Amino acid sequence: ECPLKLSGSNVTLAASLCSNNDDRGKCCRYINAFIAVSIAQYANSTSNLGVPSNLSDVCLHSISQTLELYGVPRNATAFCGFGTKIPVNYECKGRTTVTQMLRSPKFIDVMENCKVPLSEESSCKKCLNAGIVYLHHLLGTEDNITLSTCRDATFAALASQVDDASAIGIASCFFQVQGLIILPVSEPSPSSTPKASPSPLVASSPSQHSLGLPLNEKHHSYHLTMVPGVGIAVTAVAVMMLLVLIVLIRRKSRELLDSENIDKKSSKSFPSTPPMRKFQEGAPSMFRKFSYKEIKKATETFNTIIGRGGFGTVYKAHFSDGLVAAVKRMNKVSEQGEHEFCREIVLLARLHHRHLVSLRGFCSEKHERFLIYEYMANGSLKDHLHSSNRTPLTWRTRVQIAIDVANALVADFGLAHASKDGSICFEAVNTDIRGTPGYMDPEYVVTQELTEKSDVYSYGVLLLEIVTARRAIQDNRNLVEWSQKYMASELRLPDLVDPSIRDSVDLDQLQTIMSVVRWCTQKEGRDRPSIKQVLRLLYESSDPMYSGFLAAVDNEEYEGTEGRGRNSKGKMHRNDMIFHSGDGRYLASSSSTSRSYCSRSFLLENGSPQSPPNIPSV
Ligand SMILES: Nc1ncnc2c1ncn2[C@@H]1O[C@H](COP(=O)(O)OP(=O)(O)OP(=O)(O)O)[C@@H](O)[C@H]1O
Repeated sequence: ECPLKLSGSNVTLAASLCSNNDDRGKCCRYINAFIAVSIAQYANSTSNLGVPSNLSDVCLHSISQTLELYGVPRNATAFCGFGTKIPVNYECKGRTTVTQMLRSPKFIDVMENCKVPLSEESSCKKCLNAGIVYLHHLLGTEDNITLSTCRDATFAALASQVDDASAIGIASCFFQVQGLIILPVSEPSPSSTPKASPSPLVASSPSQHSLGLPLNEKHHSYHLTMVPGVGIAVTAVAVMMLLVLIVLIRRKSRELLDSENIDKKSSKSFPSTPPMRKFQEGAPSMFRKFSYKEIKKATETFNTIIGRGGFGTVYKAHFSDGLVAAVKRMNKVSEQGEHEFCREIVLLARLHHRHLVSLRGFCSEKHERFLIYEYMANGSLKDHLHSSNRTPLTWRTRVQIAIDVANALVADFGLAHASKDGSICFEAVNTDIRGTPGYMDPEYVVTQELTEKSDVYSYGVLLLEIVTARRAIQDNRNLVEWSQKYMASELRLPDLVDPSIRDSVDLDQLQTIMSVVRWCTQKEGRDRPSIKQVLRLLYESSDPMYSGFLAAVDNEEYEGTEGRGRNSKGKMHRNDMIFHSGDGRYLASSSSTSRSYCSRSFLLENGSPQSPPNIPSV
């Protein structure tokens, strides 16, 4: 039986955050905080920093079940690193008890500075400041898993010494989360909606909520107090959902019908194309075949050039139906067979993401090939990186773009298909598609197979471009090779950064990003991370918890710092920071996707939802 209790935890709040991709970091912090508070309570009575190892699995299982019961999606426990990053045993550098933590050097400073109330930003910062100094002293440059476990152990030791309300106050500061608990409600109101209804954990006596109890036992009292009105409400909701489902099914059937019609038309001109039935997933009416005549007219007989790329000239086009698009006229048509062109379209047309420019259609007539893309008035990422007449992108924006692009890659399951056992797997694409030089996976050259790890390689190159503002191939040199000498030494990393923003770069994030670059551009695909692993590292480096700690040390004069770790600008020298290890192999493995490299653009659009202004610390 698991002795940890989640009594009073506002799991419903966490559940709503966890269902939103943009709130993943916050979701994990809430889950981490709930568990840390329960461990602090357990430490209060046993002095142990977490459950014994023989109960570890039992607790992880019970907690995941409970979280799931209250609406936390199952994948949240995976992306939060439940069990690794969020353990139920906080053994920190051999310290397994509260007493050992309390006795460690400088812990006294943490206790002094973390007295509640910590609701004021400055007092919380002081507490975090003391925490980072303590951890820095204790760990030196340990990997981030050790850092996070020891941070949690610090919290548990601290919170085990105070009452429950104070423990919540410290947790809010430590994990940067608000509203961790909900007040007990004596009688659940039948009129509440299912989401807003009081958590069973709260509605019944907290003491009944040992996670080791069978779930049905736990909710017994709750069920008894439910009035029949809830049954009526549930039936009404079920009927409404059924109606919505019918409408959705009808809409989907119409979409499929439309898409098949388009396929039929397309297959007339492309007899040997691969199956195109799934072309329009997500946006069927947006993708179509254009005629040469239409394109000629829309581009004023090819007089509206907006740029030139590796694959051809790009024109701005105004179509008679009001569509404004960027038309890419492909060079060297003869080198790419019709079949390959169609393959590429199949791949590209299936990519739909708010951070990827979408393909609106294609044309293959008169020995010419065109791809018609959504027009982005603010130009492409490359335009922003390489045009001297634009304001350089700030470091914060660059990190955000890196996260957005990684998110787009994770979200796209273009070539994923369900295998016989029902799990998702990814097929390698054996194809003659040529990628943009500089981005191509070196393994592809040998194997002629594009895999999800080829995407990861290209992503690594893109990250390098974002950091350096250099092109993938510049001065006849491949960017990955060019960067090697800088990546060999941590001290030289800042020399890689675009000179126009070098002074404002966040060294900790730079360190993380370059670790990601190194990992993504490994020669062999199997040595590279998945995009999800990349995303986690990037999220971690933008996690306010980590950066909160660093900022606290950065901005505050703290007596215990012994004058260490500051450079002339008052920032910590990166060698004195607690860095990520750069090797995220311990992170849960996941899959990404395989796809063509041609003609993909990551574009920027001011005011679009892609860069939420409230993303912290990036
Ligand atoms: N969808 C678009 N909307 C607006 N402008 C675009 C669009 N696509 C391309 N452009 C413009 O055309 C230029 C060339 O684009 P293109 O994608 O062909 O080459 P590129 O970005 O240099 O990449 P590559 O190395 O793949 O050739 C871009 O720099 C940009 O200014």
